[in-house]
Amino acid sequence: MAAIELEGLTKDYGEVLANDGVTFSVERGEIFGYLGPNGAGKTTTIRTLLGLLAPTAGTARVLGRDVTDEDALLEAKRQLGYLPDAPAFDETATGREVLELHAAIKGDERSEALLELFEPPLDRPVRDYSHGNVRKLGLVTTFMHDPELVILDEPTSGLDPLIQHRFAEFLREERERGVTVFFSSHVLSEVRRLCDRVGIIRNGRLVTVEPVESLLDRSGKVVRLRAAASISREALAIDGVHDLETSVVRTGGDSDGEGSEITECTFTFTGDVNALLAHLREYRLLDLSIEEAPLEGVFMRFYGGEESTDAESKPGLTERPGGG
Ligand SMILES: Nc1ncnc2c1ncn2[C@@H]1O[C@H](COP(=O)(O)OP(=O)(O)OP(=O)(O)O)[C@@H](O)[C@H]1O
Repeated sequence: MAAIELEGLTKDYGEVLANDGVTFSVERGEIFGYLGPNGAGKTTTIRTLLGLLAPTAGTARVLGRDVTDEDALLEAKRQLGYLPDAPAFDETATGREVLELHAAIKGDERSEALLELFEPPLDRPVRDYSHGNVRKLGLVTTFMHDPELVILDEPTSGLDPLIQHRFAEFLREERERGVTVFFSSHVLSEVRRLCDRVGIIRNGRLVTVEPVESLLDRSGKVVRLRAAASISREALAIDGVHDLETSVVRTGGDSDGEGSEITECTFTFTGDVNALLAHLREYRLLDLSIEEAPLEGVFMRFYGGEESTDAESKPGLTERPGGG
């Protein structure tokens, strides 16, 4: 049994179809990133999983329980930790009082270790907390009862780099213990660092679910080269070359135009690197670097271009034709 199962999940707000036939599963013990820009529909899915919104159509199951069955969902929630995008703690209570309340409701096996890790202030009223401190307190309340599954809405927003780092380490350790983590994000570096798989949502529709590794494979390499020759764009427009930028600079020489020419180019390459190297052998290279492309490139292939809402016309990570 998967930890989360969505089948055709649809939420129609009238003016906006916030989730449109969303189908995927999150397996037990994995860290699953739910990625999309503002307004894509992430929070809508999450609030449905928590039983806070009723789906217009489709089904959602959390730890095997149908989220529209209140009793069953209550049962599941004993094993669930949830960090909302804006935790609504009692503003007049201190952090310590908030934790005592949560402990009384759902248990408190782990708060001591969590307090050491995330260090939220405890003796001030929550209304005096910064955004980051509210989230630190939220992380403690999310994990304090040792849940099997955690659902986190943009968990690292507002956290300073030290706490983000601790959080990342902590999530990996949780996964080792068999905990399932589902979190939404629009921070690609975080998804890349933490997730086993990622689901990408656009305009309410899921456009892909795949391992982070395969997303990275598709994102290809960034190639930068300098060659002691004038190379035309056409000569470099081989299979797998995208976003080609070239410039030819003339060095030395006199006013008659004598001197040498150097071509500098940058492109993303999604083909066979050996074939590329064989192709480049005919030029005298002064410099060559091949680095892993940032995940942003893949993301832009989903979100760049026209504002289509038709998922069929954007079936997934289609490669652009060679030649940039
Ligand atoms: N209660 C509501 N009534 C009407 N429309 C809503 C409601 N809640 C959300 N929406 C709309 O549904 C769409 C999806 O919103 P949602 O909050 O799920 O997106 P999100 O991916 O979580 O965005 P963000 O990253 O900004 O939090 C948006 O167009 C939003 O304006």
